[in-house]
Amino acid sequence: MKRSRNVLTHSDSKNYDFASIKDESQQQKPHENIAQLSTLHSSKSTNGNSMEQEYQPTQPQTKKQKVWRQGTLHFHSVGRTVSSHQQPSRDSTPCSADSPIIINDDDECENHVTSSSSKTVFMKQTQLVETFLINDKITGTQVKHISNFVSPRDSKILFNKLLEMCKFQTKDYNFGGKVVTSPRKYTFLTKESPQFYIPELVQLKERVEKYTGEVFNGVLVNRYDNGQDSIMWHADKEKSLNQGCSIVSISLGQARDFQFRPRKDVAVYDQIKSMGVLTTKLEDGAMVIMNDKTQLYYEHCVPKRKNVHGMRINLTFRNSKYY
Ligand SMILES: O=C(O)CCC(=O)C(=O)O
Ligand SMILES: [Fe+2]
Repeated sequence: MKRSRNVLTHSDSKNYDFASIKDESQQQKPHENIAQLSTLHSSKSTNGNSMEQEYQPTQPQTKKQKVWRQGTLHFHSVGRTVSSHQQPSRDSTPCSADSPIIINDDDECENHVTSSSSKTVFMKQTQLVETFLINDKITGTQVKHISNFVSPRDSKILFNKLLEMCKFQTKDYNFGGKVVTSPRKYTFLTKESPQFYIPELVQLKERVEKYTGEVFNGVLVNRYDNGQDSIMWHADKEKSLNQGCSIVSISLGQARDFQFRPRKDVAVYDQIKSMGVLTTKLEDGAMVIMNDKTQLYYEHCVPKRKNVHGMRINLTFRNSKYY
């Protein structure tokens, strides 16, 4: 089987470390700004509801940003591309080094138009690169990663709006007879929640829906204040979720490791266990699409990390029977 660094199939070796690939987003360092802001927020209020230290995006919509976006293409040039003006294929084949996926997302064009006369000059295509994290033919599991789905500027704006407007809480649950408090804060937004209609969130949901061709009626917002916050190994297999739907994750702020491993309780475990633990890094603006099979055969987590200090907000778009 043909293998590339960005492709992981069930037969790939253990502890595949996606983060070891050159990370050009470090050059831009949007995370540092958010991380600093996040530290301020987290030390100031328990629910992060503060306007005083709101981050003001300073990055202009200049050529520089465009160059940086193009830089991500280089970073992912070992991936697979989807050609211009196409929705990504719903039945994508395994990616390979000679066929990277590049998606031109025209949605953002208008955001970068500075005046009507310069429209054609500034009209640009935002190129998104889609990479398989898991493409498992045995179970039909597909997990795709798209970097920079949300621009650094839009990420900061939404990050601040969510911090300001959401009421984050922890949850106590029973773990082996002991009451344990969730090591992160979260809120679940449905169409009954005013925050569901934050304009930037509505726009993001629409973009996610357009990209995936699916609809989502709820969004779980997880807030990880620093590297001590985490989510343990789990699969999102709630009965309330509509079957056949993907779960789409969007990362804002501090980059965090994200891990997958095959579930031990499935009949095909012996056939997929060689994957071991897959570790990838979810950067600011990244999207991960987990198809429906993912939750049936794999589990995932965000592990604690000692040297991580900034705040991350993660959105998972879901489709529930009850909303
Ligand atoms: O924070 C993340 O990236 C994952 C969140 C998650 O797995 C969940 O909310 O079920
Ligand atoms: Fe999850």
